[in-house]
Amino acid sequence: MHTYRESGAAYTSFYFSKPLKIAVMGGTFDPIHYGHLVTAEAVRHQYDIGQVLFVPTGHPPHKKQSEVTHPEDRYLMTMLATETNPAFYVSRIEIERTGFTYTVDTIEELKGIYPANTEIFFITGADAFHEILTWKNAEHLLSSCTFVAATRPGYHRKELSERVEKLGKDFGDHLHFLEVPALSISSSDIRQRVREDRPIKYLLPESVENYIYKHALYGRTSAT
Ligand SMILES: Nc1ncnc2c1ncn2[C@@H]1O[C@H](COP(=O)(O)OP(=O)(O)OP(=O)(O)O)[C@@H](O)[C@H]1O
Ligand SMILES: O=C(O)c1ccc[n+]([C@@H]2O[C@H](COP(=O)([O-])O)[C@@H](O)[C@H]2O)c1
Repeated sequence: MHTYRESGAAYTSFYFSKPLKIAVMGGTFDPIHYGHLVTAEAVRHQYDIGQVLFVPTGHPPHKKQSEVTHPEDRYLMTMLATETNPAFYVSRIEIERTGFTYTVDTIEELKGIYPANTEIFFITGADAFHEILTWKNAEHLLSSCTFVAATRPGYHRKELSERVEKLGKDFGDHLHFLEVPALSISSSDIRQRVREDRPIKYLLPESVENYIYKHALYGRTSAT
């Protein structure tokens, strides 16, 4: 299903007169919610991005695999959530990789798939951006693509913009700060709500909500 929206490999056979800009929205997406979608759309619009590639994590080094929902479920929920936006695509690049999955490897792999003149943006929310220097080969990663640090409720806007400015001095001007619509939504809160039989409606697309209950992902088969 939806194979037409999987990754960007098809682009290798086309000639682009104008350089392509793609944005990578990496995440555990357990589950994907409107905070992710609103952020990705804000970045797409702000930087005139042709394609936003959602990349569900495979086996991220910072999370216990037993505590994360199966990658195929997270992938399918991401497909469902993005299907109404023609600029949104989903990639299996990380869930098919064996071993730990690191962003630096994902960016390198994507550079091999897309035309050489493609500009790659990587989207992070404030929490992820604050941790970025702990990521594998962070210095190389920060110079190998354009980073967008998006605001997120619970994280100081000023602190984030100052951090972007400071890292920008060290790693060049391809780091951006972007204010996005503030949605106080998190995957962990959604999981907790399902466990406690509280509503998740309007926090995420209905198709994803239905998938969660149908597959009893967080312990329940229906909302009461
Ligand atoms: N509401 C939000 N607004 C802006 N960015 C967000 C929001 N939720 C998540 N993000 C960003 O999306 C990316 C993927 O996030 P992730 O899949 O871990 O979701 P999460 O809601 O943070 O999950 P959890 O609550 O389990 O930690 C990260 O860069 C994160 O900062
Ligand atoms: O490459 C790394 O070392 C690394 C360490 C932590 C997080 N990341 C990436 O950051 C993105 C957001 O992660 P998370 O845990 O907030 O869903 C996701 O694409 C992860 O693969 C990457």
